[in-house]
Amino acid sequence: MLRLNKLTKTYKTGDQALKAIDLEIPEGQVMALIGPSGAGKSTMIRCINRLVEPTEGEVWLAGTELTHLGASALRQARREMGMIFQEYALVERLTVMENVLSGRLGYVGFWRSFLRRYPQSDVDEAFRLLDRVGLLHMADKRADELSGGQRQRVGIARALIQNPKLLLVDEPTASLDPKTSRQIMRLICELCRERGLAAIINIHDVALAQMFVQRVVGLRFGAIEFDGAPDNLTPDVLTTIYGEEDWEATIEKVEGEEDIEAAE
Ligand SMILES: Nc1ncnc2c1ncn2[C@@H]1O[C@H](COP(=O)(O)OP(=O)(O)OP(=O)(O)O)[C@@H](O)[C@H]1O
Repeated sequence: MLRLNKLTKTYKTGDQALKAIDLEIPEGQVMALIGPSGAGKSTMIRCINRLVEPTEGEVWLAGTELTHLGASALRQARREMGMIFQEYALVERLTVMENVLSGRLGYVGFWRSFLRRYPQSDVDEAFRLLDRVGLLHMADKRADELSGGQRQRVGIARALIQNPKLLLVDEPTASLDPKTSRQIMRLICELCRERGLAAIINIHDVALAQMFVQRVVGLRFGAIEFDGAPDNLTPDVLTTIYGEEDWEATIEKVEGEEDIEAAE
């Protein structure tokens, strides 16, 4: 579904953010990307949809190689990739509904969306998605009236209305409290399962990643240090990814969180 071949990014400053990354993600797989600050996680996510231009290497998405596409072909390819950001990136003065519908921009064209003339089928789908993410009753609220968790739900609905094959998720829980973080991660993972979507989730919270995903990839200095099931993230492995730390505490936290989940 997604394949990275020797994906490399060297910034103008000389920072080697990605060093010839090889990675394959099959259809429907949800993968968490972990690693210390500066490891290259955001760069990887942004090189996949070319918000950052890779220096070398290839990005294959469902049979199309993306790094050499011209502007119009790239716009079309980007429809296949839903993006969910940490900072929600909503248009503050627009309503929840309008923000969700803006996810159709790649399909309906700028003027039609500017004039807010979306096809009825898009409006129907937006209502369905708002219902699914638990925000139907807030469709007419302005984005700037929402809480962090609600804003993230709008971001999720907006990414899904694009009908993507792949979700690129950059630190979805970084500004949320622990309980809301769990709810948002659970929602993203459930929706991926329901829709057979693949996802890459850049996430700082290792315990949260372990709770919800099937596969974890650990980056360090722009290279893959670990690629496997969450259960195999032992303290030794975490030390190779992050350096020396007391990882027992992190792993215990996962067990503790599961107890909380069960009690909820
Ligand atoms: N626009 C840029 N110009 C120059 N160097 C950059 C730029 N963006 C990132 N870098 C460098 O590339 C490396 C990887 O950064 P990146 O933001 O991808 O890491 P990250 O793992 O996402 O970190 P964090 O978890 O802190 O967001 C770092 O050394 C960083 O300083």
